[in-house]
Amino acid sequence: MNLTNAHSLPEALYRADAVQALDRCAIETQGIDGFDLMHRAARAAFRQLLRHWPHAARVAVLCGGGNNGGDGYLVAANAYQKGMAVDCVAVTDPDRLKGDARRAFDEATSLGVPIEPVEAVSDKALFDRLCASDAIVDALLGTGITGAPRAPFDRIIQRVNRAGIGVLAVDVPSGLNASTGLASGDVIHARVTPTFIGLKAGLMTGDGPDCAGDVVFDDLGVPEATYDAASPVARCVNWRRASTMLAPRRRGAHKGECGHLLVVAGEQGLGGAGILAAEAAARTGAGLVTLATRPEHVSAALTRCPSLMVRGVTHGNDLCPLLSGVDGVVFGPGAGQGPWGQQMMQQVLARPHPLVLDADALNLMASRAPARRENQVLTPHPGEAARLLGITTSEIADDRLAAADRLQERFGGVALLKGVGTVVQTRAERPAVIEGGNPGMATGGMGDVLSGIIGSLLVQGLPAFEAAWLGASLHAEAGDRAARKQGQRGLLPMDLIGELPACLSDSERVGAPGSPADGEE
Ligand SMILES: NC(=O)C1=CN([C@@H]2O[C@H](COP(=O)(O)OP(=O)(O)OC[C@H]3O[C@@H](n4cnc5c(N)ncnc54)[C@H](OP(=O)(O)O)[C@@H]3O)[C@@H](O)[C@H]2O)[C@@H](O)CC1
Ligand SMILES: Nc1ncnc2c1ncn2[C@@H]1O[C@H](COP(=O)(O)OP(=O)(O)O)[C@@H](O)[C@H]1O
Ligand SMILES: [K+]
Repeated sequence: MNLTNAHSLPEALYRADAVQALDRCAIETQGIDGFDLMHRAARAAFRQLLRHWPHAARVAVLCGGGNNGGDGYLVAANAYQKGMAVDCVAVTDPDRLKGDARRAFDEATSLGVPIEPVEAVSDKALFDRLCASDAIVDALLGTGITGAPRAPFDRIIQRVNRAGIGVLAVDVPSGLNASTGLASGDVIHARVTPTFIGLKAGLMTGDGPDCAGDVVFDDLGVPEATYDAASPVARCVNWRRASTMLAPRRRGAHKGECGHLLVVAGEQGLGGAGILAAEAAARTGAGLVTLATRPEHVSAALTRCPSLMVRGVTHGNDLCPLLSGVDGVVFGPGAGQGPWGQQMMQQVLARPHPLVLDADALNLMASRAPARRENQVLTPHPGEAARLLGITTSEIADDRLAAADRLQERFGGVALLKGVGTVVQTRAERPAVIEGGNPGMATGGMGDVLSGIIGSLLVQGLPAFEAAWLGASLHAEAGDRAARKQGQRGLLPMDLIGELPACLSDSERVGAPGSPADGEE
């Protein structure tokens, strides 16, 4: 996703069936003519075409057989009337079009837009035309897709992606499940996706951000009351929204009231994990951070970050005195699944502290079926989530929101499913989907930093759910700032930690909780 556009999106995320209910409400209850709505969608898409390709003289428009295709015919009409050369291809036989989609086809035809049925164009001719275009408009499949694209859609999507020409996807990149963000077959990779009426959850998680490019939202001017017709499935959050929730510190604050976090991490050979989590926690503002790690890692930790208190622990019993007097515990990064990790786990779970459980803590839990616990945040990546639920990673990807819900249901507390569009789930509130982050963060140690950040916010007094989604937003923002400075590929967890103080200073500038979020555009 284009980071410069990231803050203009609304907070409410919908599944496809909910957006369909909003569409129906706009038409049937709010009295907006369906064809007028389609015209509005086409104009909104065409505006983005002009914005992203201001010099476009030739466009290819590919239209499917539903209302997404209908939008496409009207985009083609807009382009044609603007004097562009238009190659419009009907991928579904126009005789099979119904309702507004048929009216859109008829209108485009009557205006003189050249429309060819796909069977009349050889594969090579289609490919050549795509390659000769300045931009391609994908109006093949929208929210009405079921399963993976069937022939000939699959083949056409492959051709579009291979052409290497910028694509504007109308409403949803074709092939993407708008509810879940799963691309179960061929899927369009767009440069921009103007999306209408409700922001689809699938654009923000899983394969969505990769396929959609720059997401631009347009409510098509439907009345506010339209939104009573369906509930959002989740909230889209980012650091700009989250930072307003952090209360500024009292002028007379002292370290004793800013929370004491214990990080239990770093089995033999994995000492860096604990150091990263502990330093991230300190940089996120915990008053005191103690790192309990294998004795051989103590001097490295102190050299790296002398503000930490670092204790070498060999047996579970060594942890007991450290556990009394702290306000929360992060357990798991680099803890291993051997006797050291097992003994530490036993001690940590026996106490009532608020917990962040990550990495090996989750692997140990997967084999032990622990009791549910409410004051904990579990932070699995999809592989760990699959082990915790006894299913496959691809079953997690099928529906990330549903997977986070299952994790929360099974283990209690807060479940945070990592990956693009991190999902944070608790029982009583709408889940959060985190906007931001970048592929430079796909490197060892980034998750350790996240667990330290969340632990730090927990001991500073935030409830578990807030600590989790604020922490994940802060993590993504710090990763994006670091990437803007030095690029993505060479990013290291230390770079992200280095950005935390500047990110946090946003909340100091913004001021007290409840101050207006986002300064929404
Ligand atoms: N008035 C409104 O409501 C507004 C709606 N708007 C627009 O409508 C869009 C939703 O339109 P929609 O509901 O008609 O569904 P759509 O995405 O076109 O797909 C249905 C078509 O796809 C086909 N198809 C399905 N799966 C397939 C597969 N796997 N592989 C291949 N084909 C497959 C399916 O064929 P069938 O299965 O029926 O044979 C049918 O032909 C929405 O995204 C937005 O763009 C805007 O204009 C605003 C106003
Ligand atoms: N492509 C990406 N886009 C956004 N966030 C990412 C991406 N890749 C990784 N991340 C984030 O980086 C972190 C990686 O965590 P994890 O896989 O547990 O790493 P490790 O175990 O090595 O510390 C997660 O918070 C994840 O959401
Ligand atoms: K589309």
